[in-house]
Amino acid sequence: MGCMLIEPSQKYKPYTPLNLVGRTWPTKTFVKAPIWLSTDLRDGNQALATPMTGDQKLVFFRLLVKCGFKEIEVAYPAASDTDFSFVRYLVEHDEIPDDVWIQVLTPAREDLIRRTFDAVVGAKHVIIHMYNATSAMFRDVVFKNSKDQTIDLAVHHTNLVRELANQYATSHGTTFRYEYSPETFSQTEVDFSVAICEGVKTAWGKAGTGNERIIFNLPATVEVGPPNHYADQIEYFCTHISEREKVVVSLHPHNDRGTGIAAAELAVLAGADRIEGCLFGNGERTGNVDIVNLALNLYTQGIHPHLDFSDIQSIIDIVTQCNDLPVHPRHPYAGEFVFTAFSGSHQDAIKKGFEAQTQRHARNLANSEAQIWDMPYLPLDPADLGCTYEAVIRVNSQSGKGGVAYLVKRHLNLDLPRKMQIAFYQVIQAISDREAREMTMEDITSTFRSTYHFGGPKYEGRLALKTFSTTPEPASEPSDTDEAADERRRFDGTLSVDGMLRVIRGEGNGPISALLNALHSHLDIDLTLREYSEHTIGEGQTAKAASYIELVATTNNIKETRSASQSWWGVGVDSDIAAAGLRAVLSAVNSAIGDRPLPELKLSIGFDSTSGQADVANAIVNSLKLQLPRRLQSTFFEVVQRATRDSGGQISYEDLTKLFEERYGYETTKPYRFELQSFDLAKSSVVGRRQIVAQLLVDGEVRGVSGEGNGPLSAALAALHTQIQGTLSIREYIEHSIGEGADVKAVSFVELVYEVEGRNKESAWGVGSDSDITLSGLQAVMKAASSLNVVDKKEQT
Ligand SMILES: CC(=O)SCCNC(=O)CCNC(=O)[C@H](O)C(C)(C)COP(=O)(O)OP(=O)(O)OC[C@H]1O[C@@H](n2cnc3c(N)ncnc32)[C@H](O)[C@@H]1OP(=O)(O)O
Ligand SMILES: CC(C)C(=O)C(=O)O
Repeated sequence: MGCMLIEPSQKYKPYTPLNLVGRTWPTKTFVKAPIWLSTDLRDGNQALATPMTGDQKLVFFRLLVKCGFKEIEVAYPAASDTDFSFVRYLVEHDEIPDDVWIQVLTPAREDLIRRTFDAVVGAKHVIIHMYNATSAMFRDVVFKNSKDQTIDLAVHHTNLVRELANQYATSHGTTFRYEYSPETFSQTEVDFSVAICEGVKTAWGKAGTGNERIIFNLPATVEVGPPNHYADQIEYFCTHISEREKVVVSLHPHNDRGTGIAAAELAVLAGADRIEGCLFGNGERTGNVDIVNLALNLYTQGIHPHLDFSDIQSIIDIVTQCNDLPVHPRHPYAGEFVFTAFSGSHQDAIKKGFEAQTQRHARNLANSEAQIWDMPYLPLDPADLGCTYEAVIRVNSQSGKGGVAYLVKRHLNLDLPRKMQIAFYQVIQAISDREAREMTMEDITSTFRSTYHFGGPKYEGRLALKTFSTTPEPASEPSDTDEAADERRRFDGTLSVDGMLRVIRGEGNGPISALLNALHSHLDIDLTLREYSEHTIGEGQTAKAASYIELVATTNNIKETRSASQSWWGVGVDSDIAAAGLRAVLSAVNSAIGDRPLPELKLSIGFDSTSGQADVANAIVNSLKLQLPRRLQSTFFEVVQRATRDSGGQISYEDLTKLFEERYGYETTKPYRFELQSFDLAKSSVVGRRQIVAQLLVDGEVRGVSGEGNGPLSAALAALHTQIQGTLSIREYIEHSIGEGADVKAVSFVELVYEVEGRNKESAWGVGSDSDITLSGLQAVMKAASSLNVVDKKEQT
């Protein structure tokens, strides 16, 4: 364990502030992007436990070019063969675009300077970067040099750089620029830094304007002072160096105090022209200044950085692979969590912010104004960096209703009313708290679906709407005023109740109250509507209605109904607005009834007063010996319920049998719309297929038809298709035999589905019987087709 001092001043000395009179940087603002130099392949690389391979450097170099860097420090060529060869590769394989300057670093040592020039032979644009440390500690301890000797070292080697640059320019046509770094600048007496740079500038002797400017790179090799001090040092240098117009003042901040970004920004205000740094702040110790961070700071001030980070994730991927270092989840602009709010009040503000911004932008667009991004907690639009809004809100136990509602809206297109937001949030919060985990998008949508029985058969509750109609029900009391009488509505529908089809009917002021009335009278569910709202989803032909309903237990007192503490919310979506409302009612009802047993159906067949679906099926077995397929049992039961209801709740066995025979055409003599007069079946020329040639009676008219299919029934459908619009297909086909010996006959049950453009799908059953099994099947097809609203082709013309 360490021991932090009670009196750290006994060990550490503070920086010495610069007495800079009339400093100007504090009142300046950013006006343009600086020149950027990426030193990822040099300072970043030299700080890695395992420096990059040549291949990795190449991938990284290409990325930097793609991002728009025009100055890239590619290597310390004298350091290693990998670095040297990499530079050669870039030159020899024409990897360096004409508008990009490669930069190479060398110490002030003759052998290493010569090796550095060897590395860049043949390159078009090269910045030779030479450095030597200048601070008192380095002068005294590392180099054991006086100030004059330190200047000499720099000047002497600058002379060599100039000579070699001239020589290589002549021999290879390379354009050279020169960068000199008084390493440890921020710890060096600032006058001495100016003096050494003056010496270097004179020795270089070629400083001009534009691309001929000499670059003085002033590093905070180790960040030991606050950013304002660095800014003072830079402003001092900028105002004291001679021929300022011939000098590019460059920054090279490190981040030891965690203020590298601030230091760079203040130093730019203090007059610097250029910044050296690395993507995501890689580099020695705590890293070089992060160029992505700096560039995007500028961008969010409305200044284009001239670097492109539009696909930030792919940049992160490449950089992390090459550096073998992660990007911290909280890293500005790039971390996994930086566009994410988990906490409720942040999410609420973001949700409201998005809504307000959408409206504001619509107004801006109409007025040809800029659509300024102005969002709570999000300084940058994630979309600009190629990020989606998926991660903007993530939900855990710290989240609130706003965040959950935002996600429901984004992913299910449902704009929940405020009170329903609260209700659903409590469901999510409870799960997240209990399970101590983040709720994924999948968790939230599936919890929503199961809570509200929303989203298809998988989530269906105990009660589900199958079919319905609402019809006007005139008020019973005739009105003696001139005003039109209030029109009441009748709901007539089929629900699936615990898996069985139940036919219910009710009346009310509108479809919703009529359904509530039906639920009360048939299923003993006594609920009252407390709140209703709706909105549309989408536009045009595909638009749908979303309805939200809050139900409470019915009381005799309206006040109590309004203030009831327990309520159930429901949601329904449908292209038909009435259906959306009815679905929403059932969604809420499903929550309200929970597991409570529902009253049995009061339907009397013969003398059995509470007959159900199985009793009806048994009755048909007994009377006609027919084993109905399961789905036909349920469809027929629906038919029976309607008939029974219309005859006061009772039906005799005899009537029940008749109802079946007529409904499905079983052994009746009644004429049908489609009848088979005669047919011939033959093998088709295609192996395994059958062909039918038949005389059909369609609406009493004889038509000769033919068709081909995999079997007799599909061939018959093909033949029918020659006469009708749309398509018929078989959903279910089942057969069994009745009787024994010579009396045996086949019974066929066929369910057909009919689809025609502009109409909802329809389906119907038909039952056929004959001693010939093929004919029995064909009859069943004709009877089912006759029960559908099939459109004759002739109707078209
Ligand atoms: C702040 C920075 O990031 S500076 C860049 C740092 N990057 C690197 O060092 C990576 C590449 N470096 C290397 O590969 C090696 O250090 C080399 C090839 C440059 C030199 O290696 P070596 O010859 O073995 O020397 P070594 O690494 O020990 O360097 C120290 C020597 O260089 C001298 N030296 C250090 N910096 C400089 C400089 N900028 N100019 C001249 N001499 C220097 C030291 O005084 C010391 O000299 P001495 O041997 O007479 O005491
Ligand atoms: C070589 C110099 C510029 C350097 O890397 C530093 O001082 O950090």
